[in-house]
Amino acid sequence: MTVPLPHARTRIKICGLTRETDVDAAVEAGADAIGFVLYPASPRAVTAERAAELAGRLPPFVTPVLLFVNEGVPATLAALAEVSGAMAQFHGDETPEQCWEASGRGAHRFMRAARIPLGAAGAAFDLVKYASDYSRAHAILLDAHVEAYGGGGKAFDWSLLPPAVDAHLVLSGGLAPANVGDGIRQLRTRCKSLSVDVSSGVEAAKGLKDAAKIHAFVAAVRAADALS
Ligand SMILES: O=C(O)c1ccccc1NCC(=O)[C@H](O)[C@H](O)COP(=O)(O)O
Repeated sequence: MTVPLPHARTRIKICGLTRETDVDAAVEAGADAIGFVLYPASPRAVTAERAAELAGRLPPFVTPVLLFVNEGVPATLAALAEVSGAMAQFHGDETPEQCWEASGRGAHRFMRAARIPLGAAGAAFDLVKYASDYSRAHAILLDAHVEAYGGGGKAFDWSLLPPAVDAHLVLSGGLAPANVGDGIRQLRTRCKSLSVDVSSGVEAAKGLKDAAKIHAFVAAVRAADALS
């Protein structure tokens, strides 16, 4: 039985940052977490050393998140050791056991990305089972299944999700100021807690964030919270 925690406010992760100016803008706008993509094939990719430099700008209580795609345990642990206090996000094909080992057997909190097929095919995705399989994850990030693993700027059909999931969920995939409020209203009572994550929707170009779009996104989340 899922009992949603009291909905104080929706927490926000801004992902795929590569520049100091964008980290500062996201923090100033009120982001709760900042994502750094350590998947070399991504146009938003940074090295662990660069992520550590950028994360050094974060004030206390803003969480750095390191994003991996099938990186393997040793390289993942080495990257997490570079960035103090970082949370891991596994966005590839990592099994539950691989996620656990790569998190240092719980030394680091981690999110597991569930990549939901677009369109009607999403109905076949068993999120309740997925969340149970990855029960050691601190949260399940719901993203659209796109070619390059993630960062695709596409939304899956939120209505296809089950009425209750016993997990902290992070809604992701194609979010923007125009639709994030609807996502919060549709999903916040179906899980322990709901956070949101955005990349493309706050960009001027891949990896280059737009401060005005970041502020508009945060404002849209706060407006949705005010109505709840
Ligand atoms: O952002 C990327 O380039 C990326 C590449 C490969 C795997 C995951 C990636 N991003 C993961 C994220 O957490 C994104 O924020 C998420 O996919 C949502 O992206 P968007 O739909 O562009 O908002």
